[in-house]
Amino acid sequence: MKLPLPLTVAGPAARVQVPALAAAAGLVVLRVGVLLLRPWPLALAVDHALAGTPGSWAGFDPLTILVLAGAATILLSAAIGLLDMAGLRTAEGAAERIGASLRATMFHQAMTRSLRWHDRMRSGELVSRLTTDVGRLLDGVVAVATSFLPDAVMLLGVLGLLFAFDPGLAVIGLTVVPVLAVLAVRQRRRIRAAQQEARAESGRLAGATTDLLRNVRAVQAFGRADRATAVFGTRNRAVLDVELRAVDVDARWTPVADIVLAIGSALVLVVGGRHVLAGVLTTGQLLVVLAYLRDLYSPVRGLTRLSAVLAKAGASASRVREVLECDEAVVDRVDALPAPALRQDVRFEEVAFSYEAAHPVLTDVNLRIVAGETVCLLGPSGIGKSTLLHLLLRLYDVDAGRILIDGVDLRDCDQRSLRERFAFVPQDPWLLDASVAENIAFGNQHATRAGVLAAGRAALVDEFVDRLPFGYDTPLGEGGIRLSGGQRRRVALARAAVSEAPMVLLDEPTASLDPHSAAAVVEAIRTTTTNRTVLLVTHDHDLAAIADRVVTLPPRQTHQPPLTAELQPSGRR
Ligand SMILES: Nc1ncnc2c1ncn2[C@@H]1O[C@H](COP(=O)(O)OP(=O)(O)OP(=O)(O)O)[C@@H](O)[C@H]1O
Repeated sequence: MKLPLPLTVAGPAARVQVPALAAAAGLVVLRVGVLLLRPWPLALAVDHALAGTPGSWAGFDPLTILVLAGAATILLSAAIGLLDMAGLRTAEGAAERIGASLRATMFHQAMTRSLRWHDRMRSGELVSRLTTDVGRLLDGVVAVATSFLPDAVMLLGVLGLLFAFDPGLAVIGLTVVPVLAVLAVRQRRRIRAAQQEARAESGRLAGATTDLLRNVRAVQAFGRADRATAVFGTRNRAVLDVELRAVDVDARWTPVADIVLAIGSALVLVVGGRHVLAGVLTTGQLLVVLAYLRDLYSPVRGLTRLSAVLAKAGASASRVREVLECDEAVVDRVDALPAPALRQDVRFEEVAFSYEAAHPVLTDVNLRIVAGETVCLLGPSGIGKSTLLHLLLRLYDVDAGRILIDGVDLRDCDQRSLRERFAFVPQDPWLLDASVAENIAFGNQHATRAGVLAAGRAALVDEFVDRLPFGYDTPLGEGGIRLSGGQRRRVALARAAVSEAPMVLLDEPTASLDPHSAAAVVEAIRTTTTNRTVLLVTHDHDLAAIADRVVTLPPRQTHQPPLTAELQPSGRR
């Protein structure tokens, strides 16, 4: 049998929670058993205390029977309520644990997917899948645990009792069930389609919102708050429209189900009433049949509602599955070896790469950097300088050619050890919402406090850190917002300084800095890169002067020529 999609997707995370889910289902089944006893006190009161033959039940007088029936009603209702609470609490608790485990797996998956995938998937969209979609998927898991089995048991129990009690009335009451089943299947398809559309639109809203919030400074600086609000408004309205349509599809179902079920009850009332008038059935027995019928319809309605919840959860489950099953990652070979220590050289051989198939960025790139050498890459904007650094870090795999470190292809190296060979200072310093010290320590997982402070000194972080309220322990805010551009760069350089990597990759470390800050950063680079191999991307000729060799990437022609042009070496710093 094919499991519903939400269960398939939650499956691996749900495995350890199976006992808890089974316990929840058991509690709810028990509740169903008690529920089946509920009509009997009423029948007892009607048939033995109010009408017919008072005092005929176990020798009790009518008042005692009424009190006993009342007490039984209270006890049964209390037991139903308590079992309900225990079942729901167990199921919801298990679902929350499944949710936490699913989110953790999805997050790890996202952290290890290739950047090509991240280039397509907006971060807001991913957050929406991690939070809202996981939540909706869990609604489906809870509904199956607390609804499917109990409703099925209840349905079979009530059916058995009804047939034992009055087969004729049972058949009449059941005629509406197939009609309802056909309608429910049609409804399920509609709900699923509406929910898929709604979830996709919500994901787009989350993506646009994250983008706008992240760029709030640009929005305000350009006086574009109205435009940003309008962009948000368009997306927001689109979500509202599809959500309203989805609500409409869902809500329209309730009266349809109620009317079909009421027709069943009305038929039984008319036919059963005639049986009572003819003296074939007592009034109490007719009430029991009607109560059972209501109890029969409750699981029928429950199962059709479950189908709707599963349809909603299914729309979210496919979005969660897309993340969980994505295999777009830069993967290690089974026989991958630790990356060499970089004692000889790094070589790019006939390297070709493109982010998008039709737009080659690099073709036939050849470059050799000897260990201990500082090489500066110059070239027009957009020519592919940063891309070369990304390829060296193996953030992307080359499309053709190869990159070698001490003669070993990067693709034969284990990624973790490979990345330990490089200290990367990106164009945008990528600071975390953490303290200065924690941001520096990010560069080396074994960094000690003393090592962090020494790196801060080398990268001239000391020059400004004393002015921060808690020195090295000052939180920097999202993206390091509490620091100036030059200060952020120096923290990023301190990361490279604390790292023990033999090669430093610097991507425009002095871009957009004033002459004083740029000079400070150049000084910090000199100190932090001593005795290391350096590949430096810059447009800054002062910074280029510290290199042993400058390599210029020529402007791209229709067919890009190989990267071989090398300018005259400048003096060693
Ligand atoms: N993630 C990406 N997806 C698609 N195209 C990209 C991506 N990153 C860069 N590109 C494209 O690749 C080309 C090379 O970009 P890259 O950042 O390597 O240039 P660069 O030489 O470092 O430029 P700059 O000097 O302006 O920093 C550019 O044309 C850019 O549009």
